[in-house]
Amino acid sequence: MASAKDIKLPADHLAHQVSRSLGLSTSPSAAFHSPPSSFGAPISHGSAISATTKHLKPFATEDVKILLLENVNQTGRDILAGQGYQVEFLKTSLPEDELIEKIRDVHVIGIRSKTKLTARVLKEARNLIVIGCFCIGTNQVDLKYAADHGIAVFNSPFSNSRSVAELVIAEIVALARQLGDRSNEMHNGIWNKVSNKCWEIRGKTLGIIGYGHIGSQLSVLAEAMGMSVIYYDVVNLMAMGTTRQVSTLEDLLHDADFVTCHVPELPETENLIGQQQFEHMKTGSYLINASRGSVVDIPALIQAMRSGKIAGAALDVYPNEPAGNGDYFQNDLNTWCTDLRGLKNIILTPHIGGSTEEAQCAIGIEVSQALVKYVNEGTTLGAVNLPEVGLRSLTMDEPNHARVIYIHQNIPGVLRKVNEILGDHNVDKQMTDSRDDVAYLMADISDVDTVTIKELYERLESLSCTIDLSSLEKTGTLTLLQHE
Ligand SMILES: NC(=O)C1=CN([C@@H]2O[C@H](COP(=O)(O)OP(=O)(O)OC[C@H]3O[C@@H](n4cnc5c(N)ncnc54)[C@H](O)[C@@H]3O)[C@@H](O)[C@H]2O)C=CC1
Ligand SMILES: O=C(O)C(=O)COP(=O)(O)O
Repeated sequence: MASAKDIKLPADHLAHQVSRSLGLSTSPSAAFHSPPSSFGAPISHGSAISATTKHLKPFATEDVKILLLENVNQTGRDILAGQGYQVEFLKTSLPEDELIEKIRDVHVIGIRSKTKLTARVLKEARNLIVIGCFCIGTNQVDLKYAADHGIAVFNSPFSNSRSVAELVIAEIVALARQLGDRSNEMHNGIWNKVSNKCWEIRGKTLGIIGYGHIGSQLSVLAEAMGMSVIYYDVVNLMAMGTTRQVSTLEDLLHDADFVTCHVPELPETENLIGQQQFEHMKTGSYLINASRGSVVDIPALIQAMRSGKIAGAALDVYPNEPAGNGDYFQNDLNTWCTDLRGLKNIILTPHIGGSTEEAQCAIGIEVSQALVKYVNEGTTLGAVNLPEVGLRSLTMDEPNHARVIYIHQNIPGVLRKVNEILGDHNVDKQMTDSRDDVAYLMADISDVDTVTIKELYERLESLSCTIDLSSLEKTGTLTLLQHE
């Protein structure tokens, strides 16, 4: 589990420990007066009990180290700092080598869409127990590697959906009226009053690819403005209003005046819109992409716009994006940048679909609260890569309780072995669930003292389904949480 080698455990307290002793890591707390030295490199974090909330809080929360990248909103920073965690905040993402240096030390990392947490990076993250994606997309994280190593991942599934939908509405109108070009001309002192190929959007057909949170929200707004809406999705979904699902992408491309992409980054969505798809689109139609840069083949788009097939486009996302504000968007980033910038009626925005005060505020709160619940209580509700397990918080009315969290390979026989050990104690409540190869067990045990806890820990740690710390292979992860 997450070993915080340099964390000091207060000598005379019941500590909640995060221990990576089983080779993996995860979650917060194990209760011991002091960590036996044989526990590999356990980290303690924990504080006793919050008298105000009456909920258990790990003490020494100040031992928990959090790295927040990419300008995570103040609301999130405040919630995490309010817990007493050590929070380091950076406005930008980091180059991979710097990221690896920093991630070695932290128990929690908060990122947005830019930071790539690949297996290579996560392999170095020996103390990491949880990742917070302060955004919707989680494609930037190797979710499977994280799950296999007991690292939970949380995101904010819909806090910025409305912001993206509103931006797309603005872009539909702006493209139909060539607003970008007219505005640029005026900035250059040129008066160019034209109506040629400028349109109302009323009565036009909007084709939405990916009818999830954003796509469906967008359809409501578009219908309210008099558009007729069709959508294509790989699953059958309930149509909002009078929208209509079409059975193939080609059907959508044939019929739509405006095509907009709202799919996740997946192998199947890479270059979902390329040369062939542009050929299926109506002459004079428009393309919008505010999903991920991999979804549209940009050289093919440039070609389609130069040929007049596509009358305008709006792009918010790109295969390679600069690390921070002020960085250049030019050919050393993507070879076609100059060509793209030279086109007429193309709106280029710097990945701002979800960048509104409302969305960032809500995301900051939602994700940091999930992180706190996970770090302090082991609750995985809302996790995108682990089974969702949660028991109500332990309270001060339940002294001498311990919470056991055990993340293990989903193989036959593990539960029997774990319950043989737990069965010697009074198990108040227990919940377990699995997701693919990984299973997550949470149990609250009453009437335990610190000696029992230590013994429990050792017995669970020695189970064969747990993995040797040094091997860092697939593992079981154990956490115990207790209050006085
Ligand atoms: N530009 C920005 O700032 C933002 C971009 N995004 C991006 O937008 C994406 C979509 O967001 P949500 O609507 O919240 O996701 P969602 O998960 O609610 O919906 C995605 C939909 O796409 C469908 N889908 C998946 N593969 C498909 C395929 N091959 N063809 C057609 N449909 C397919 C899914 O079935 C689902 O209904 C996110 O994954 C993220 O990458 C999200 C927020 C902000
Ligand atoms: O929420 C998402 O998936 C987004 O693409 C927004 O990303 P951002 O938080 O602006 O880096």
